[in-house]
Amino acid sequence: MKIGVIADDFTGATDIAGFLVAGGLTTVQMIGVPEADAVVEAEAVVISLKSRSNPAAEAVADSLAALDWLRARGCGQVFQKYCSTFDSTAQGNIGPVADALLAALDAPITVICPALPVNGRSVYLGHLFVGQDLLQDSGMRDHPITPMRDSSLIRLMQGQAKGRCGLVPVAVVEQGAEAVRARIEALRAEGCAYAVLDAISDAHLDVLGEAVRDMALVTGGSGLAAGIARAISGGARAEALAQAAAEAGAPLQGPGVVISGSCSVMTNRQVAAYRAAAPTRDVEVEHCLADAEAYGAELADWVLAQPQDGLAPLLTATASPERLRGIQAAHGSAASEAVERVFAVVAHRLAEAGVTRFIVAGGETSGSVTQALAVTGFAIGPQIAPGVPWVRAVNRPLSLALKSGNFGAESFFFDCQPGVQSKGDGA
Ligand SMILES: Nc1ncnc2c1ncn2[C@@H]1O[C@H](COP(=O)(O)OP(=O)(O)O)[C@@H](O)[C@H]1O
Ligand SMILES: O=C(O)[C@@H](O)C(=O)COP(=O)(O)O
Repeated sequence: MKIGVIADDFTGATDIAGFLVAGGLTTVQMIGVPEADAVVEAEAVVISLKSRSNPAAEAVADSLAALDWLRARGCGQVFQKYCSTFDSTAQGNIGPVADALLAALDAPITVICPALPVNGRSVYLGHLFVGQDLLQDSGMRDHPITPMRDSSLIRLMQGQAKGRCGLVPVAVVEQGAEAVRARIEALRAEGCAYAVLDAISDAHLDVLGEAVRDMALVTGGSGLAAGIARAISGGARAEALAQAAAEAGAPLQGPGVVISGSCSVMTNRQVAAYRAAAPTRDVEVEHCLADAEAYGAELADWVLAQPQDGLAPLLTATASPERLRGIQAAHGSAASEAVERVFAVVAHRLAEAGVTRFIVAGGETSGSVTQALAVTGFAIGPQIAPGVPWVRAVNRPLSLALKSGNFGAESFFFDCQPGVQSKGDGA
């Protein structure tokens, strides 16, 4: 195995798995740390954890268990995958996990690179941008669980991790892989354990991928993974792998459902566009808090009662920032947990009733749904949008599209169902 990825949520894991395939590496995604005797044949293995919002000690323990599994298989490089918007709670666990992985691997330094230019995430002089906005001015400042109010990766990392953090600025990246390696080595000599990598284009990611392909530990988003995969594969088999993915992971036929638990700016737009065309039911937080089991059963029955021949029905808890603020003032974090519990009940019941396609918006939401479906791993399929491939469960006939909150175009839920007519189309 060339690369072993430890991903802190499920959409993040499918995101990086899709980019590794696109970069030319055979890739398998596993749900949780696999059994010790699990046999997995691939150049890259992605272990999906649900640790992003967990206390640091738990995230560290889960990540070290994943590391043990990967190392037992002779994994060449370990990749700590976190969000391209560096999602972390106030007590942030990205730093503690990186500290623990560095120590366990006995590595002197690693890199911090959340850049994903194809989806508008760029790092310039150590500051993370989302589109034209600094992270702290983007929709991420209102995230229900991990609001991001600082854009300086150096400050964020030094706030969370034990090690000092330096910068490889874009001017060095522009000089090529050798200059990047020299700068990282200089930072190590100065006593830094972390080097933030600037990147504002795919060309920068190719330079960085070449520069860090032999490091024991790297950390970041799927952009860096794509750069490393291209550096390793030389891009030679990318087309053949894309073809294989299209065959192995293409969505199954059968009834589908859309489950939206993300409150991101883009998901709000996607839900607004889709609800105008497809059967839609709003998920009420008060009912989630009152009785998740009974309410989940009611919502599942509603989905099953919708026509099967049009656009898949939508269940949505997606809220605007203003509504979310009101809900959180009234119920705190219990609200988000209750919504996740209800979606887990819904997903379990729908799969038992024969639903085969689950289109899910939101990382935590995708984690709850996937765990409720008792999936052990995924074959990676074709990309619906950058960072969102179809994936097919290896142990059950189920197809999933796990969409990160901010990914996909406004038409994303339609893009998952090409050729299906909406209720107003006279179908
Ligand atoms: N109306 C709501 N009120 C409170 N919490 C909500 C509501 N809708 C969704 N949530 C919660 O917000 C969180 C969204 O996180 P996530 O699913 O990771 O989305 P994203 O990918 O946008 O980060 C989930 O825990 C979800 O249960
Ligand atoms: O890197 C990214 O942006 C995504 O892969 C990701 O981590 C998704 O997280 P959510 O936005 O919470 O779905």
